[in-house]
Amino acid sequence: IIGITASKADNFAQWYQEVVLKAEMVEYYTEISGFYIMRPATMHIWNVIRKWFTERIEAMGVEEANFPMFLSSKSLEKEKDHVEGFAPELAWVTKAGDKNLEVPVAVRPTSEAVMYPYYAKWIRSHRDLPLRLNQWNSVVRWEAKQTTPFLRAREFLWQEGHTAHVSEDLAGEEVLQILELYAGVYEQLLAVPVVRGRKTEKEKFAGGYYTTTVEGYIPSNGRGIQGATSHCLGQNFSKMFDITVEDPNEKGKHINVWQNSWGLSTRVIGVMVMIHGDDKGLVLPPRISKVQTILIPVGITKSTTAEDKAKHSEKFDEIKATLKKAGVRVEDDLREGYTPAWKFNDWELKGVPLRLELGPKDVAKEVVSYARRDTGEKGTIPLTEVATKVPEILETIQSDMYNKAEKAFREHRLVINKWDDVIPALDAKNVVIIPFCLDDKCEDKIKELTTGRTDEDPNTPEAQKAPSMGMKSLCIPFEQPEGLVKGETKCLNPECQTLAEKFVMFGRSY
Ligand SMILES: O=C1CCCN[C@@H]1CCCn1cnc2cc(F)c(F)cc2c1=O
Ligand SMILES: [Mg+2]
Repeated sequence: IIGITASKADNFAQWYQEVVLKAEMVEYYTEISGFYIMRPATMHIWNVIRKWFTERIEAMGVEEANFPMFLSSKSLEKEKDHVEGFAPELAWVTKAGDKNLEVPVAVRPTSEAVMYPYYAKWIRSHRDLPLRLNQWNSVVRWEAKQTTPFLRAREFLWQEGHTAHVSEDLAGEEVLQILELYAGVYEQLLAVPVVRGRKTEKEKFAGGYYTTTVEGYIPSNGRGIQGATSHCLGQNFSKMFDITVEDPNEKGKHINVWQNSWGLSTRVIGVMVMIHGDDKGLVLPPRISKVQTILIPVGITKSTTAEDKAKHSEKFDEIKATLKKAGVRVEDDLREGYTPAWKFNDWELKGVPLRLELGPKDVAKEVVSYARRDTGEKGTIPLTEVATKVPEILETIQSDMYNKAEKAFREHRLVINKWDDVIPALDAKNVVIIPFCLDDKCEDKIKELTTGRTDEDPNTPEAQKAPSMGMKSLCIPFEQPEGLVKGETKCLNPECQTLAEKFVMFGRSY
């Protein structure tokens, strides 16, 4: 069996690539770098997320739309001040057939500029509000940085919600509702804990008013990762695109609508793989796993009597039927010519949460043997209890996986009140929560002050020592630790004389 050769602890990047490839989640699109083929195992997870999220936003009154994937430079022009920073990522179509296009068109990296001219057309009166549209599509951003499956790709699947409201309060309420759904995708489906918070001015979406975010943590390297973002755009875009309604309280007066935009992408799958996977491969949370339970016959040899074989296959089929009826996504592996051990490895590589083994001995004892993928725990289940015990074990696996990841994040989220403790904390794979003044320049300085060498191994030749990246602000956690005294506590940056405004979570990050 060609299992995973890289060890997660020793070579995380290599391990990750091997796992997503060998678990048949992605294939590299070798024709053009930075693009990946997403295979059924991935699309099943994405579709579970899509169903879960769609049910909930539909209940909020969000409707689905589908806009063209190309942007005219004219409409891009309208948002030029914040797009210029993104210009290097824009992909352009300049030709059709052998003819040059009069006006080149850009492939959407996000759809504000595609959608908002039509929001301006459709939104006339406050009775047209709230307008709430979401689209599931893919976007293209020609990333300059190193790409990697799910986490940073030049094309990725996401949903992008775009809403318009008559007031800041109504917009603000929805921003947080959506953020809580994003947290739910991570915590309820992917068994991944996230910290909810607001981005600093430096890290927010430049075209927006404020950005709220769910932030993840990768124990293997102690880095933070942005999970999904829900922005209040304020009136910035409605001023750029002239989206106004008559003021319901003042005849003849017009007000620019208040907008939000929110997105969650297939990055969530990469985060799940990185957190839960191990050296045998994927470890999938049962709620999103295509196969929740794999049923494998064992112990059938040439000397097994015909009678035992018959009894065995009767019980085998019974278990499968019982589980299907109980709503468990169960498959059997009857492949000829492969040993049970080979099959165990294969399904472990693919991350199937629960394995059931049935042999003639089990049949005689009227039990089925099980093995949990997350903990390796083994045991037996009386055949009469399969319909209740298996779903129970699957739910236990789901919550144990979440609790394990939550503990790891909680224990590596350190409130730090002494600057000298920061770098050692980062080197010990923590993210830090520090009193911070919230000033952009100070944030730049903090990144600089924390970029340096980490003496992983004194024997590494000087030239090869990886300079550890500096820490970035991840978010201003909604849940603020105690101990910041307004007007007294100072910003932790030793070169900053300003008072601290908030505790802010910083870390090395993706
Ligand atoms: O992040 C979201 C959620 C879904 C809707 N959009 C917002 C803001 C997207 C921010 N963003 C992010 N990346 C971009 C890349 C580009 F090449 C470009 F031209 C523009 C952007 C850009 O505006
Ligand atoms: Mg980007």
